[in-house]
Amino acid sequence: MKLLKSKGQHILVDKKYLYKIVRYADLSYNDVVLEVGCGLGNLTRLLLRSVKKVYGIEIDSRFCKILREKFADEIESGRFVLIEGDALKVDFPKFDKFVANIPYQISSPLTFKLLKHDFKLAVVTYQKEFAERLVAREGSKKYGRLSVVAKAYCRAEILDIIPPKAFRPRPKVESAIVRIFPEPEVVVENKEIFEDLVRFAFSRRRKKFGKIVEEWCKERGYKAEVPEEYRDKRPEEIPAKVYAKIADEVA
Ligand SMILES: C[S@@+](CC[C@H](N)C(=O)[O-])C[C@H]1O[C@@H](n2cnc3c(N)ncnc32)[C@H](O)[C@@H]1O
Repeated sequence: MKLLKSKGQHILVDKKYLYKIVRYADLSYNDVVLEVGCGLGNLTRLLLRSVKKVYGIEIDSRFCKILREKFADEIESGRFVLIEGDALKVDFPKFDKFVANIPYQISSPLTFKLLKHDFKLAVVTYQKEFAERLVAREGSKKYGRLSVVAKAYCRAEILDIIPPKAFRPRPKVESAIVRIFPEPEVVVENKEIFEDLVRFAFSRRRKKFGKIVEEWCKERGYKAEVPEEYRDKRPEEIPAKVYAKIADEVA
């Protein structure tokens, strides 16, 4: 079968990492797991050994056919429910834990879709670069819009790096296993205004934060004060809690 790069079809074949992903998810039998991108079912099989129910979403009908054959008994008993479709378009079922080795090209929209759901824990394999941006803190080279916005929804940590040789075919990049807790690091009253400010600031990276907020307020008809210590800093030096405070001030 020809695997499609455009659909991120890199199969994780090194069992060591599959076991790690499952271990990090701290599964108990009563958990209901959602897996996006089941592929050939390597991770699905381990999940089905650990929990009472797994929902899988897979876009490729060729994989779906194989999955239906491989897991015929689990489908029959209702322990595995396969949803054929695009994870960005189909409604997510109710689940406790999200465990997936996702297609990297949909990392951002899929993560924000996930974060709008109610769940206990997620263990997700991302491209390492994306994972580093997701968990980055102010002052770090990787800190940007994604890092700030994510902190209004969750706490995330990188647990392991997976080398390209663990996959077939090998991707060009390293991957990272990330654990996500749905506990916001910063509390934001109005996420829409917060995200607008963050977007506005990071599209003016070379300007000072004081000027950026002044411009933003002028364009939107808001009033806000930037604390003195942050006025001369650049967007990538501003902690998420400062973005949150300014957004809440105008909300
Ligand atoms: C990185 S592979 C992971 C395969 C397998 N779970 C593993 O651990 O090796 C990503 C999988 O996501 C599927 N996929 C790609 N885009 C998708 C989408 N929008 N919705 C659902 N599945 C998608 C691909 O067909 C592929 O099976």
